[in-house]
Amino acid sequence: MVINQNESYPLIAVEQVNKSFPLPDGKGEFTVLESINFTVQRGEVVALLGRSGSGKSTLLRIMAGLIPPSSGQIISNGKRLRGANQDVAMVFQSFALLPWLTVQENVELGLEARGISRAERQQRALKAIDLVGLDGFESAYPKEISGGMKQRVGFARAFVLQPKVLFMDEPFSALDVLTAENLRGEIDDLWNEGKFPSESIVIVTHNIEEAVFLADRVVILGSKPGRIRGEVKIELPRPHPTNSDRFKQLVDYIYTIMTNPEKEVTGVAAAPPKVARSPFAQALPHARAGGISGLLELLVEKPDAKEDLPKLAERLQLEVDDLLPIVDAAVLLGFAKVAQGDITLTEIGKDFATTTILRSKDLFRQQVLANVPIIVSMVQSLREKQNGSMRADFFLDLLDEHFPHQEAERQFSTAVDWGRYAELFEYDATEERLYLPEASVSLEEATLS
Ligand SMILES: Nc1ncnc2c1ncn2[C@@H]1O[C@H](COP(=O)(O)OP(=O)(O)OP(=O)(O)O)[C@@H](O)[C@H]1O
Repeated sequence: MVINQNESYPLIAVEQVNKSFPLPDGKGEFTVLESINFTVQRGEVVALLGRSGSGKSTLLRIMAGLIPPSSGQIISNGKRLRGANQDVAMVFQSFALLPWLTVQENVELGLEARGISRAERQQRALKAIDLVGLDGFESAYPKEISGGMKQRVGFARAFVLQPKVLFMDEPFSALDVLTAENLRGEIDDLWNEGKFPSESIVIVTHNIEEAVFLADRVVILGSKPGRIRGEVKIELPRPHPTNSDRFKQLVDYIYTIMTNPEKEVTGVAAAPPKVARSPFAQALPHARAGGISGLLELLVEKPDAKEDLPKLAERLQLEVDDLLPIVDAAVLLGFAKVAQGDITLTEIGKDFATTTILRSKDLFRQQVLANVPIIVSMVQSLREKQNGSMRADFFLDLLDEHFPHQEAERQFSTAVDWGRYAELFEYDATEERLYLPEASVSLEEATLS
C-alpha cells in the first residue's frame, strides 16, 4: 500500500471523546470512556492495550462509526465522521463468518454491499484469499476449515475492502497458542514487506507481548472509567526481535504500568485518577481469597520471595487478564509489591504464606480492614443492626450507583468472599442476607490485633 505522505493530517483523530451508557435502573449513567484524545497516523501500527473493561472495544467501535460518542468527535481522513467509517475495515476476535457462504462468498460480501461489479469482486477476492494463504479453499464452507483458517478468511474479508486503516479486535485470542503465533507472524511479515493492503493498523489487545511485537506505539488505557494513561514507543527494527534485551525491557516496563493502576506513564501526561467518594465506588479486583493465598504460597518459595511477572504468567499458562486481578488484590491488601515487572512479597505477605491457617486469617482480616473501605462499611452497617443481619440488596443498591448491575454483583461477591474468609461476616445465599459471625471481634480489636 502506497502511503499518502502529502496529507499532513492524521488518518483518524479522536477529539475529546466521552462515552457513557445508561445504568440499567435508569438512574444516571456509567462512564466507559472519559476525555479520549488519540490519533492514528499514516504508516503506523498502533496497539490499544488495557485490561478487560477499559473500553478498548468501545473506542474501536466509535472510531469505526458503529456507535456514536456521547460527546466529542472523530475526524476520519480530514472529515468529521457521521455514521459508518468507510476508511476502516475490521477483523473480529470471533471471526464473524456467515456459515452458509463459502470462503470466497464471505470475502466478497463487503464488496457486494459497496456495489462493486461481479467480475471485480471475484478478482479482488481471489487476490485477498491468496494473500492470506488460503489459495485452493475458495469453495470451502466455514465448518470445513480450522479456527486459524477461519481467521485468515476474516483477514481476507477486511483486506479486500482496501481500507485506509485496518482495525483488529483481539484477532488472535480465540486461536490456540501455536496457530496464533503463526498467523501473527504472517500478518507482521505482510506489513514489514510492504504488502499490507492498508496504510495503518490499530490492534486492540490485552496481550503485552503481542502489542510490543506488532506495534510501533502502544497506547495504554486505564479502567473505570476508560482513559488514556499514556503511550510507549516501540523503537525496534522490524520484525521486532522478541529475544532481544530491549524487547524484554519494554514488556517488563509495560507490565509494571499495567500492574500499577496509579503509575504515570512517562512521555504523555496521564489524567489524574478519580478520587473515590464512597467506599462503594472503589472497584475491587476480582480475585478470590483462596486465589490470593495460592499466589502468595507460590511466591514465598522463590528466591527473595520475588518473581518476574511475564515469566510467572507464561509458566502458569495464564493470560495477563487472569493473573493481574490476583496480583492487584495481593498489592491492594499489602501482601505484595510490584516494580519493574517483578512481584515481591512484603513481610506481611511472607508471614501470611508461611503461618498457620488461623493466624493467616487474622492477617487477612487485619489487611482487609486497613485497605478495603467497602468491607469496613459492610461490617459497620451490620453492627448498626441489633440482630447483626442485613439484606444483600442494600449493598447491591449502593454498588449499583457506581457500576453496571452485572459488575455491581461481581463486586459484591468479591467483597463477600473476602469478608467471609476474614470471618468478618457470613453470607446466606438462599436468604440473600449477610450476618455478623457469632463471636464477632470488634473492628478496633481486629485492626489492632
Ligand atoms: N452497549 C453497552 N451497554 C452498556 N455497557 C456497555 C456496552 N458496551 C460496553 N459496555 C461496558 O463498557 C465497558 C467497556 O467495555 P469494552 O468491551 O469496550 O471493554 P474492553 O476493554 O474492550 O474489554 P474486553 O477486553 O473484556 O473486551 C464494560 O464495562 C462493558 O460492560
